[in-house]
Amino acid sequence: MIRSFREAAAVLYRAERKPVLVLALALLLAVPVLPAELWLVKMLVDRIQRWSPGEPITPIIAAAASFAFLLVVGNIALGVPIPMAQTRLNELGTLEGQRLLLRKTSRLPLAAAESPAIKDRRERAMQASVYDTFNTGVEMVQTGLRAIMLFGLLLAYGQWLASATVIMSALLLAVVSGRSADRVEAVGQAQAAERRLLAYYASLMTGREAAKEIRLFGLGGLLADRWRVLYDAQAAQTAKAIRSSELRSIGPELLAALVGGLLAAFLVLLPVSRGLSAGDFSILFMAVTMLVSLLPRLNASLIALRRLGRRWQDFRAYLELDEDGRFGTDERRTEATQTWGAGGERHTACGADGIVRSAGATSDPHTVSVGKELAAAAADGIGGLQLEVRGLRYRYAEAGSETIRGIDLTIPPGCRVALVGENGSGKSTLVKLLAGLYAPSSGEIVWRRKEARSRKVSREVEEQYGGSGEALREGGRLYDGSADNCLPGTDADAEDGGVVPAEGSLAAVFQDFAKLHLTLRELVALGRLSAIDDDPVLLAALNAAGSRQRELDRQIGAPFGGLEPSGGEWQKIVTARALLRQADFVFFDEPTAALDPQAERDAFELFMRVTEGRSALLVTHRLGAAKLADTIFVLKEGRLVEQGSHDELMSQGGEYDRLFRMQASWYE
Ligand SMILES: Nc1ncnc2c1ncn2[C@@H]1O[C@H](COP(=O)(O)OP(=O)(O)OP(=O)(O)O)[C@@H](O)[C@H]1O
Repeated sequence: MIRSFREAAAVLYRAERKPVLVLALALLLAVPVLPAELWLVKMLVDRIQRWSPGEPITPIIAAAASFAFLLVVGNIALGVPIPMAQTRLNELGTLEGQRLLLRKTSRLPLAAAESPAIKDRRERAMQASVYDTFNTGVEMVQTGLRAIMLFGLLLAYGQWLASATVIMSALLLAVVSGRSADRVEAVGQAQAAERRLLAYYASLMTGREAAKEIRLFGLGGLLADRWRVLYDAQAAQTAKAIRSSELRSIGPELLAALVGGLLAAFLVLLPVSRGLSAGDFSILFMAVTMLVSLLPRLNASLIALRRLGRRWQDFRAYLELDEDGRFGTDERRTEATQTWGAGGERHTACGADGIVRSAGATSDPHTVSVGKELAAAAADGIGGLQLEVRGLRYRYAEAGSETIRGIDLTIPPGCRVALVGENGSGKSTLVKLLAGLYAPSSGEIVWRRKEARSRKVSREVEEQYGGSGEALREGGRLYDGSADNCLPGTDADAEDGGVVPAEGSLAAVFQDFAKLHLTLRELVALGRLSAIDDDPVLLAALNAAGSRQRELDRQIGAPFGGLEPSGGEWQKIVTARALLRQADFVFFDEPTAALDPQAERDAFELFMRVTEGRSALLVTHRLGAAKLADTIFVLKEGRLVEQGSHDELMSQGGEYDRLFRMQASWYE
C-alpha cells in the first residue's frame, strides 16, 4: 500500500513537480489548523462565559477575529490551491498512466502481446489510477494526523476511556469493511476477461473491420444482445458483492454511531462532575464528535488505498513484463536462443538434400544490443547477413502441439529463398521466428555478418528507382552480387567474420500488414525515419514498389477523411516501406496476395531485382514465382521436407512436385 502510494507519487512528480508539492503541502498544512481552531473556540467560549456587563469586550473580539482569520486561512489560503492541484494531477495521472501502458504494450514481445492472459493482465492494470492512488494516500495521511491530534486532545483531558472506546469501534469497522471491500475488488479483478469481451463486442459494432459482415449477415442485433447479457451479468455480480459488503458493515457502523452518541451524552455530565469550564466542554464535545465522523472517513481512505494498492500491483506487474522481443516472457522459452554472432566457420548452404550441415569451428555467438550495429553497418555498407537455424522448435502457448518441429537451415548472404507449403504448414510462424518476433521454444537462430563480394548497383535497379539510385544508396546497399553461393551443394564464403546485424538490418512485408492511417510520407518513412523529409528518396521507393501514389502529404485512410488505397495499393505502399529500409535481409510473407496478375508479375520481377545481392525469404503460394528463387524450401507440418532448385525438386517427385503439378493443372 505504501509502496503503491510512493510509486504513484513518483510518477506524478516526474511528470510535473509543482502540483504534487502544492497538494501535499496544502493538505498537510491544513492539519494544525484543526487543533488551533478548537483551541480558539475554547478561548472564545471561556471569555464569553467570564465576561460581565461593563467589562471591555476587546478580548472577546480578538478571539473571534483570530478564529475568523483561521477559518479564512483554512478555507481560502489552503482550500483554493487544493482543487486546482487535484484537477491538474488528475489530468497528469490519466495521461501518464495511459502513456506507460501504451508504451509498454508496444514493447512487449509479439507472442506476449498476442497472449489472452497478458491481455487480461493489461485489462486489470488499466483499472489502476495514478492520481487516485496518490490523492487517497495524501488524504489518508491528513485524516490520520488529524485523528491523532484529536486523540491527543482527549488524552490531555484524561479521557482514556473515551479514546479507547472510539478506537475499538473504529478498528472493528475497519476489519469488517476492509474484508468486504476486498471481496468486491476480487469480483472486479475476476471480471477482466469479460470486460475485454465487452470491449471487443463494442469495437466490432463500431469498428470498420467487421462492418461489412455485420450488415450483410445482420449480426448487429446478435452482438448487441450478447453485449447486453454480458453487461447485465457483470453488473449483477458487482451489485451482489456490494450488497453483501454493505450488509456486513451495518453492524459495525451502528456500533460506531452508538459509541459516538453515548460519548457525547457522557460528556454532557463532565462539566458537572469535573468542574470543567464551558470552553473545555466545547473543545471536548467537538473533539469527540469530530473523531466519530473522522474515523469512518479514515477507514474509507484506508480501504480505498488498499483497493488502489491492489490495482497498482497489477499495473506494476504489467509494466515489469519482460520487454525483450527475442526472448519473450514465456517460461518455456528459457532454453531458446536467438543470437547474433561473428562469422568464422565453413558451411554448406542451400543444399539440394535439405537440412544444413555445419562443419569447422564455430566461434561463440554473442548476443548484442539492437540499434548501434545498424548504424555501423549502414555507415560502412559492408557485408551481408547469413542466417543459420538449428533445431528450431516452436509451440504457441495455447496450442496442443508444436507448430515448428525441428528445423535446420542456412541462408547465406545474397541468397534468395522461397518458402512454400500448404496452408497451416507453419510458413508465417517460421518467418516471425526468423524475424525475431517470436522467441523459439528451443533451438537456435544465428545471424552472422559476412564479407560482401560485389557491391555495385545494377543499371536496372538504378533505372527502376527513377534515377535516384544515389539517394537510395545512402544508408543502404543495392548491388548486383551473384547468387552463386546459393547453388545447391556449393560452399559459401568462409572465414569472413564481421560486425553483427541489428534491428534495422531486417525488413519485412507481412501478409497481414497493419493499415496505418498516417500520411503517405509517414507510411513510407517508417522504413527509415531519417528519410522522412527526403522527398526524392520516398518517391523513389514508391516508384520501385510500383505504386503510383505521389502526394506524400496526403492522409491515407477513409476514417480520417483521407485517401483509401485498394488492397493492392496498400501492399505497394508497405513494400515501398520495406525497400526504403535497405535491409540486408528481407522477408516477404505472401506480399502479392492482393495484387492483380500484371501487378503480381511486376512485383515478383521487382522482388528479384531489388533483392539482388542480398538475402531474402519469400513466402508464396504461387509456385511459378517460387521458381525464380535461388533455392526453394518446402515446409510440411512444421518440418522442412525438401530443399533445392525448382528443377531439382521437380525431379525428386516429392511434395513440391505434387504441389506444383496441382497448381499447374489449373492452367492447362
Ligand atoms: N497465435 C496462434 N496461436 C495458436 N496457433 C496458431 C497461432 N497462429 C497460428 N497458429 C497455428 O499454427 C499453424 C501454422 O500457422 P501459420 O500461419 O504459420 O501457417 P502458414 O503456413 O503461414 O499458413 P497459410 O499458408 O495459411 O498462411 C496453424 O495450424 C495455425 O492454426
